[in-house]
Amino acid sequence: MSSGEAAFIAALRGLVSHPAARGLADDCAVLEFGGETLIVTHDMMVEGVHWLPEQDPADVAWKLLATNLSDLAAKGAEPIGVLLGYTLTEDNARFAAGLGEALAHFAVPLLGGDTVRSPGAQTVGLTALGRATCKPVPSRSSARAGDSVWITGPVGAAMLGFEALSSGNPSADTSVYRRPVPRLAEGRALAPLVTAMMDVSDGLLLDASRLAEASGVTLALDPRAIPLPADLPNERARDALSWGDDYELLFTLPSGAVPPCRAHRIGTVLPRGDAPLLLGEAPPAGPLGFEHC
Ligand SMILES: Nc1ncnc2c1ncn2[C@@H]1O[C@H](COP(=O)(O)OP(=O)(O)O)[C@@H](O)[C@H]1O
Ligand SMILES: Cc1ncc(C[n+]2csc(CCOP(=O)(O)OP(=O)(O)O)c2C)c(N)n1
Ligand SMILES: [Mg+2]
Repeated sequence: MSSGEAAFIAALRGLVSHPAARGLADDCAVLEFGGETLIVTHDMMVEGVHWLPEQDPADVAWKLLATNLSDLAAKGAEPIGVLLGYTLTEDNARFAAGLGEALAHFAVPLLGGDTVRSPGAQTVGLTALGRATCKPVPSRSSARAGDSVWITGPVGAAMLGFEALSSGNPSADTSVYRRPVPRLAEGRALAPLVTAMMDVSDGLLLDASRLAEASGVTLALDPRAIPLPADLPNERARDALSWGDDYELLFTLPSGAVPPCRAHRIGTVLPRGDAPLLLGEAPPAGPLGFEHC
């Protein structure tokens, strides 16, 4: 098997037959169970890969919970509870304090987990359980030609926050990078209306091309319509589309439908052409987003 995230997940797809797995091509598993529809997701974070070693562990805990809740938001789900996988360090108290703050903020109960010691970089993981609030549960695979493409907010603020933290700029607002806010209310409001929905974690261009591939369509994005942070330098506009860590919701609506929450129309769904994604007139050049390789 070739190395890298995409190749490994492709190999895992050969092991998957349960419909709840959605072919490992969605943000969450969608499990019919006891008359309910459970929404289940698990995301991990690693020191040096997902956060800087000098960051406050309280912010790491917040981000771990928020990024998992963002996957629930993309399915319009209401959180039920979470399980934590934790590697011990020198400062476990700050992590616990930050987790407590985030659990209270999002009103989500901690249900259990596991704790280990490890000789390597700290790794943390979280499983989030949710309940579907509408059926069908939105997927990445139901966008149709003629739909409009929308996003709930700007991309690129986390990149600026990361760069400010890395360069030790004390006056910059780094909160979007350190403490993202999952779009739970927006996801619930949008779920009955969207034709497809996902959250944007790996970069708008990569995640939009994944939605296009899952739906068998081409997404044509208008670069001038994509919302960017007010303080983004012009020359960083292309980087903002592919850096990632944005945690906004990307969704498609039938032509003419209006979203019930703040959102920006950024493009149109076309019948599938040669490429899954157009940025302006052509497929985007350069990196589309973040991948573990
Ligand atoms: N180690 C793994 N085992 C099983 N499924 C996995 C694994 N890694 C990723 N997946 C699945 O592959 C799909 C894509 O994963 P990913 O890109 O991480 O999604 P997301 O950005 O929503 O977290 C998801 O359905 C996820 O559940
Ligand atoms: C220290 C540090 N370096 C680089 C990044 C950039 N980065 C790392 S992972 C990632 C994307 C999200 O991570 P992933 O594990 O792919 O989450 P998933 O898509 O599975 O939710 C980004 C933008 C970062 N967040 N922190
Ligand atoms: Mg993931």
